[in-house]
Amino acid sequence: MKILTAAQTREADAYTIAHEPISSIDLMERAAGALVQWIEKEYGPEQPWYIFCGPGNNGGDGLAVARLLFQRAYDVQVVLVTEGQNHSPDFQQNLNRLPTEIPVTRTASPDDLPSLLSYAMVLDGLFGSGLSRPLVGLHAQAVQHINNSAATVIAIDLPSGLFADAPTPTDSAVVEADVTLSFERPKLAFLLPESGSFVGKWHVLPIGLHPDFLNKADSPYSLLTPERLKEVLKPRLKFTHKGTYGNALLVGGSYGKIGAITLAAKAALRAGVGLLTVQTPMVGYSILQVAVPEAMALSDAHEQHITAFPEEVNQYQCIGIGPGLGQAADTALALEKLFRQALPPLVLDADALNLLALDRQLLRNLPANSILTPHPKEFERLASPAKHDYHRLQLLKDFCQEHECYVVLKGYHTCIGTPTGECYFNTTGNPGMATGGTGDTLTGILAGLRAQGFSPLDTCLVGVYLHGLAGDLAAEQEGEYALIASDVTQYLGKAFQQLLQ
Ligand SMILES: NC(=O)C1=CN([C@@H]2O[C@H](COP(=O)(O)OP(=O)(O)OC[C@H]3O[C@@H](n4cnc5c(N)ncnc54)[C@H](O)[C@@H]3O)[C@@H](O)[C@H]2O)[C@@H](O)CC1
Ligand SMILES: [K+]
Repeated sequence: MKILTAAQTREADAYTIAHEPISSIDLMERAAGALVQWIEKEYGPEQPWYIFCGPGNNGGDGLAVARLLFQRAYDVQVVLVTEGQNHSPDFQQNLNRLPTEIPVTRTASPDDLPSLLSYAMVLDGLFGSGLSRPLVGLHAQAVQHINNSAATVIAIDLPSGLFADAPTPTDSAVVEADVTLSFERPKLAFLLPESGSFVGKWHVLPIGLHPDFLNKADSPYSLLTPERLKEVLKPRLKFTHKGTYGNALLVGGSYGKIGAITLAAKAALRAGVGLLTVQTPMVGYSILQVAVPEAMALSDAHEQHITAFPEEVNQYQCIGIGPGLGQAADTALALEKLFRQALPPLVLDADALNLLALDRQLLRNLPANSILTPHPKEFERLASPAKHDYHRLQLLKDFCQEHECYVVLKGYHTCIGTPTGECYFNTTGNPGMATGGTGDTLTGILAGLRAQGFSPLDTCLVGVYLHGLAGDLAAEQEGEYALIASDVTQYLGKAFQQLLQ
């Protein structure tokens, strides 16, 4: 699902109005209808609803919702914060249509703002995708008033004051929403940590924008949906054997960090790889044989860290390197030697990335189509420090293009960058997964899938989605606090089943 900019959303609205028998005011009515349908499903008419409206079409949506909720016997009041501003035509029409029984507060100063009880509901229709500058003055005071209350806040389209697809200036007041109901597509701002925290839980409400425009819209950003993955992940076929599903090699672990490579190994197996070999330093050999009997173990000559890769690397369909690897000088040399050979596909994580960051020549020799799985700090060591989230996205696109690689930038909405400059945002996963070891399981899953012959892009899309989904299924049982990386691996089977259904 493509993510559109605010400008593209406006074009989509205009295109729909031009190509369908629907007027702008009727499209607004459709949007309001979708909002009311969602509200009716979630909230009964018991609480008082305060509907804050700004001067544009976001406010127009708010007014239309006020009328529709009133018709359904909800207790609604409208708070207009439009002093001295021109109303958009559709706003004005909805203001004219507002039943006279609905109380309307026209805010001229902060003193006019109604007090909001803790059980009140606030619908934020101050500003939407038409926001063009920071919110200050009375608008900012209205936003602070909402934020200072304990009321439940539902934002229409996006929280007022938040820029949809550019950094929000720090001097702009922004509504802190509990829920955001976005039309047709989520905004890029929802998916990035600095802005996403204002959005609360977000839902996308389809309002029938023209599919031709949506399909043709040019955007580097997409949301990862299960529909796309169902085309890629197929049931296993009859008459296949372990040779059909690839042979993966995992290399990593060091004294005190054999657990990391063990977690990766278990996850690779649960991702369905046919055969798995794991190379650890000597200290890991017995541990691995006991902990993961399904894997074949290789021992490095060194007791505590990796100093060489196996000779015959081309017998493997993928090599995953990094979990628990450490950054010893001879490990770096081994990596450098490895990169001088023709290699099967690579998945690089953790200290393999840190070693790349320390040696720019090594990074320049990175084999094309490698998959890298950094968290933001590791990524910044590889690329350069980011000034803000949007800058980091640009760095991600540039890095993937320059090094012809796939980068899985880990986070709440993990973002997969491709050599052709696309970015795919994941929607599965939860804060319970923010603990040590879950990255190692992801490396194992990716190496396991890549060895089975999935393309690097499909490996990233399927692997990242399944990893998060397994975490979500695990959290349903264990809760987020108690969730550990092994739980993710344990629920991987259920995640596969859900995706294959
Ligand atoms: N037909 C359509 O175009 C549809 C639009 N929809 C709604 O319309 C919204 C977009 O409407 P608009 O484009 O009218 O934009 P907004 O309602 O977001 O606001 C635009 C107005 O606010 C003013 N403004 C912008 N930034 C300001 C600031 N910082 N301080 C004070 N005033 C500021 C502008 O001058 C303009 O008057 C969407 O977010 C959505 O809620 C929906 O009804 C779906 C259909
Ligand atoms: K809003």
